[in-house]
Amino acid sequence: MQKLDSSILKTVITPRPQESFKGTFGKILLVGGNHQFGGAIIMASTASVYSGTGLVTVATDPINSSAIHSQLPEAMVIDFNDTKAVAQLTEKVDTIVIGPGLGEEVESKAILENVFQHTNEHQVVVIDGSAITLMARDHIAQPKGHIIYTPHQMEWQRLSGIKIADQTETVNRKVRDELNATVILKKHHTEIYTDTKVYQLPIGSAAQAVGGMGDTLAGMVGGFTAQFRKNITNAALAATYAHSAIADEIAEQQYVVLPHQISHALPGFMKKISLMGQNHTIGFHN
Ligand SMILES: NC(=O)C1=CN([C@@H]2O[C@H](COP(=O)(O)OP(=O)(O)OC[C@H]3O[C@@H](n4cnc5c(N)ncnc54)[C@H](O)[C@@H]3O)[C@@H](O)[C@H]2O)[C@@H](O)CC1
Ligand SMILES: Nc1ncnc2c1ncn2[C@@H]1O[C@H](COP(=O)(O)OP(=O)(O)O)[C@@H](O)[C@H]1O
Ligand SMILES: [Mg+2]
Repeated sequence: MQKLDSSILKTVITPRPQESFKGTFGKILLVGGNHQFGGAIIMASTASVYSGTGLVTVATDPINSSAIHSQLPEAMVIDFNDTKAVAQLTEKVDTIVIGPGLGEEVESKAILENVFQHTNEHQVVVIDGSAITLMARDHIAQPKGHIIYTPHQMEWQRLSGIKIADQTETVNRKVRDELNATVILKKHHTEIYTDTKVYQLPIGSAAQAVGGMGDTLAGMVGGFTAQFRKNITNAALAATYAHSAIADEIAEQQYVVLPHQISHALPGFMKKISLMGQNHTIGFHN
């Protein structure tokens, strides 16, 4: 297992081309947020908008619409039960993030199946939270696309069948190979299983043990893969590194880090990194 280091950031986060418009920076659809877990999809969408995704749409329970509009006017909103609208949009975007706060109800499963039926091999599909649990529980087949799973250890146990105590590099890798997907196995010192390598995240802390922290990571992985499409694996690695690097900076002054604070710090952090790649002298540790 290789340690992931900060050099991944400047490999991925480079200055934006001036000859560009919002379409240059990707389109994303985030699916989740039932009547109970609206906060999860708000946190994921916030991470995606603040990552710099060109166009962000949220498919969610309509009960969350006004909260999303008031918190995040940059995002568009559709009803996740509108099968046709969700199917049409799924086909059009670069990246789909599904699962934060989706829930495990009958309607959650129908929404998941509708989305999975309409993805294609050119898209990135980030599968998180309830979507992983539903796939495992109901034996739902993996959709088409470049698949990135973002399970915590219990979600990985459900999906892979490997008990948490037995989740070693060798067995995790074997299941990753069967899935042919990227797996971001979240824990203290998260592990990332790609098609060729296994990385360990050497940063991050218990200040991040707060509900919504993973929803935020899913939104960032979505935002980075929609925007930095040259190398999808590197984009996912950079998102994972940036998530904890920002958290570590905040944790120097705070006992706990709130997930939305990571999102709000993202534009400033990304600016700093993009200047670094141009040999400017700035202070950044790690
Ligand atoms: N504000 C919100 O709306 C929030 C919504 N959430 C959503 O709630 C749904 C359920 O997700 P949960 O993860 O809460 O529940 P889960 O039931 O999927 O997982 C929690 C269980 O896993 C166990 N576990 C073992 N190792 C773990 C690890 N390393 N990290 C986390 N749990 C571990 C816990 O002890 C617990 O029994 C998801 O859709 C999620 O996105 C959560 O993100 C919390 C915040
Ligand atoms: N003790 C810890 N040290 C480092 N990172 C942690 C710690 N606890 C949680 N995290 C990080 O917080 C996130 C938690 O994800 P998840 O359990 O899916 O949260 P949620 O579903 O509530 O959003 C992961 O990125 C995980 O690595
Ligand atoms: Mg989660």
